[in-house]
Amino acid sequence: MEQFYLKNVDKYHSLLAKLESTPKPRVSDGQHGPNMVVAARVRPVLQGDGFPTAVFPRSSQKNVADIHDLYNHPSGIPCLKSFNYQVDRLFGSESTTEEIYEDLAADLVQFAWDGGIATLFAYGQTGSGKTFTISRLEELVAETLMNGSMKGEREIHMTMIDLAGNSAFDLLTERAPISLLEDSSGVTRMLGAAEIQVHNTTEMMDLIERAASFRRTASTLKNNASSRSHAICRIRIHSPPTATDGTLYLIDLAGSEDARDTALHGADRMRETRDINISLSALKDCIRGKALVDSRHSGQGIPHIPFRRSALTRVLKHALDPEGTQPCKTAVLACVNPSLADVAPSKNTLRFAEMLRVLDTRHELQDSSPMNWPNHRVRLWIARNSAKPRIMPEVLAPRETGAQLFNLSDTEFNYRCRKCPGVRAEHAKALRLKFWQLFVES
Ligand SMILES: Nc1ncnc2c1ncn2[C@@H]1O[C@H](COP(=O)(O)OP(=O)(O)OP(=O)(O)O)[C@@H](O)[C@H]1O
Repeated sequence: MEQFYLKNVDKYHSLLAKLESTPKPRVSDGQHGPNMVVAARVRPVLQGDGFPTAVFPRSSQKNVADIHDLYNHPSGIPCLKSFNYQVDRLFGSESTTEEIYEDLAADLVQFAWDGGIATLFAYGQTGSGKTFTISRLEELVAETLMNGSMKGEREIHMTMIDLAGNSAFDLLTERAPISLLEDSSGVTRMLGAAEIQVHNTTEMMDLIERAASFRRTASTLKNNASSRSHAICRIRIHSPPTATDGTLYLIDLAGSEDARDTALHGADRMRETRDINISLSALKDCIRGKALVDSRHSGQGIPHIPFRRSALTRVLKHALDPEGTQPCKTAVLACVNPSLADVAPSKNTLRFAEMLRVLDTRHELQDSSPMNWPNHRVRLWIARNSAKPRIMPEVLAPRETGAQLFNLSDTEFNYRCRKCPGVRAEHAKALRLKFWQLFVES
C-alpha cells in the first residue's frame, strides 16, 4: 500500500486541491458527560515520515477531523475517500502539550488534589506521539504539584509500573516483577511495587526519568523505540488524616501495531499484539460502561463491566467502577499520526475514540417534557431523528423538516421518539405539537 501512496502523491495533492473548502457540517451530537472527556491529538508530520498529511482538523468545527484517503479504485484511477470523526476536543498539529495540559489535564490534577481519582489515558497507533505527550504532561504535573500553587498541604507518593500481557513490573526498581492481587474489598493491589514519597520537582522528575529508562520497548516499522506495554504512573496525593487520598493516573498505553509489522516479527510479537488488543478492548468496555452509568443512559441498572478481562482493567478497577464510592474523572487522549501511509490505523484510533464517547443525557431526563425544550434542542432532536439518512437542519429548510416529522404516522413518530435518549413515549404527542409550534413560527 505504501508503494501505491508513494506513486500517487502528486495525484493525491491534486485531488485535495479540488475538494470543497467548506465540507458539509457534521451534526454536533451534544455534550460529553460530567466525568469523561474524549480528546484527540494529531501530531505534526515529521521529517522522516515521507508522506503528506491525510488528517485535517476542521476549521469550521473545532472538534471534527477529516481524513482523506487515497483509494485504489478497481478502474485503475485513484480517487479520494473521505471520512470524518468527532471527539469532545481536538488538538491539531500546531497545539502544544502545554495547551493540552491546560485544557485537559489541569482539571484532573485539581480533582485528584481534592481527593478524587483522576485518570488520563493516551491511546493510539505506534509512533503517534503517546509517549511524547505523556512524558511532557508528567513534567507539567510535577511542576504544578510542587510549585506551591495548590491550596493546602499534601504528601505526594509515586508508583510507576509497566504491564505487559498479564505480567507486571516495577519501573522504579529496575523492572522487578510484581504481583497483582485482589484484596478482600475487591481492589487490586500492586504487591512489591515501590511507592516513593517525593518532596520537590527534581525528585519527581528523577523518578519519571528512571521509570522511562526501564520501559519495555521494541522496534516497529513506525517507531524504533516502540512501547510494547502499558506504563502506569500513579501519583497518590495524601491529604491530612480527615480527608481521603486523591489519586492521579497518567497512562501511556501500548501502541497498537500494524499487521504488517506483526507479520515481520513472528509468533511472539503476534501474541504480544493480541494481548495488547484484548486489554484495549476490555478498557474500552470499562470506560464506556462507567460513562454510561455516570450519564444516566442505563435505566436498567449497572451494565456488566469486564474488569477481569485484563491486568490493565483489574489494576484500574477502582477508577472505573460505577459502584465505587470515591468520585472519578477520566480523560482519553487519542493520538494520531497524520501521515497518508498511516490512514488505516488513524481511522481505527479515531473510531475507538468515538466509541468511547458517551453523551450526557442527565439534563434531558431532568426536564423530559419536550414542550419545555428550548428551540435549539428541538432542532438537535430533529437533526438526529428526522429521517434515514439523517436530515440536517442546515440542508433542509426547518419548516420542511418539521412538516416531514409532523406528517409521519403515529406509530413511526412514537418509534423515533423511543429511540431518542431522554424522550419517553408519553411525551411523543407533546413533542409533535412543539415541532408544529416551532415551525409555524419559523
Ligand atoms: N507533537 C509532536 N511534535 C513533535 N514530535 C512528535 C510529536 N508527537 C510525537 N513526536 C515524535 O514522534 C515520534 C514517535 O513518538 P512516540 O514515541 O511518543 O510515539 P508512541 O505513540 O509513544 O509510539 P509507541 O506506541 O510505538 O511507543 C518521536 O520521535 C516523537 O518525538
